[in-house]
Amino acid sequence: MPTSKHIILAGCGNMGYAMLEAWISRGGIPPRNVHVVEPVEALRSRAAVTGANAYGNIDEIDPTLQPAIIVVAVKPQVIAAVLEAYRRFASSAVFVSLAAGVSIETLETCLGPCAAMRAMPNTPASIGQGMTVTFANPRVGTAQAQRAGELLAATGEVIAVSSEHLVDVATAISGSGPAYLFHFLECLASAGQALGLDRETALILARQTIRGAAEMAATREDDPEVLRREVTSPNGTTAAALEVLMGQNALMALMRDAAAAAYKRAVELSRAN
Ligand SMILES: NC(=O)C1=CN([C@@H]2O[C@H](COP(=O)(O)OP(=O)(O)OC[C@H]3O[C@@H](n4cnc5c(N)ncnc54)[C@H](O)[C@@H]3O)[C@@H](O)[C@H]2O)C=CC1
Ligand SMILES: O=C(O)[C@@H]1CCC=N1
Repeated sequence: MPTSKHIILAGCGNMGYAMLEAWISRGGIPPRNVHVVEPVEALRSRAAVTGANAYGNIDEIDPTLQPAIIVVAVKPQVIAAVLEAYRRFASSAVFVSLAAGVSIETLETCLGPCAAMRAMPNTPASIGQGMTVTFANPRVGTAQAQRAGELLAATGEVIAVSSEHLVDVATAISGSGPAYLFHFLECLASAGQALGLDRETALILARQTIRGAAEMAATREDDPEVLRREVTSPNGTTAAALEVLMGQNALMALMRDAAAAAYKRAVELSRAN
């Protein structure tokens, strides 16, 4: 039997659509091989614009379709109810769940014994700059892992971890991380406004600063501390600001508390779902 090239994407909200965009625009995945299931009509139409097949319900898909990969991008709170209708694919497809805090054990409880992977992506996936962390159960075969890995690689970097709880840690760092950066952008722009810039100019300055600094951090191999020191003249302006941010480890402590709260929530979700 030829290997199926078909992919089902269950859920095409923020994260599902980010993945879909990357697969089609950067991953060389023919849209006709992607089958999106999304109950919200507006989101379904958005998905259909990419050329992918779009359905409101899994039962609308050709019953003879044998997908190789099923990417599950629905909220953790509904995943158990949603997966009920996907049990029929459990013996042949590999399931890749993006749901925060939903364990492999829960996926297997919903689907029965199956090849199951957790993947924790982030929204920069939509522009091919994502970070995805994966963990697979032993039923995922080498070829399945490779195909799923290729699919995820279309969205950016992919790292496999050897212990499942590290997916929850990754959720708190890279999964939620873009929101931390967007909030930092809001804060920096707001500080500019407080000092007299108009909002538009403050946002331009903050956005391009974050973009340039992120690009430098990504392209130079130096430790971030080296990059920070290059900006910091002795007794200068940066030193004055860093005394506020780094005094008593202020930002470090805040960031650790924030990430710990996200991790705790992932663990709570894993107990609730
Ligand atoms: N948004 C993010 O940055 C990230 C989200 N995730 C995970 O991705 C998953 C989706 O999150 P978002 O995209 O943010 O949520 P979302 O609410 O934007 O998307 C979920 C989509 O699932 C759809 N849906 C509901 N029932 C369905 C069904 N029976 N069949 C197919 N689709 C159905 C909803 O209509 C909705 O469009 C969550 O489990 C989340 O933990 C993971 C990493 C990052
Ligand atoms: O906020 C959430 O629960 C999801 C998981 C990581 C990013 N968004």
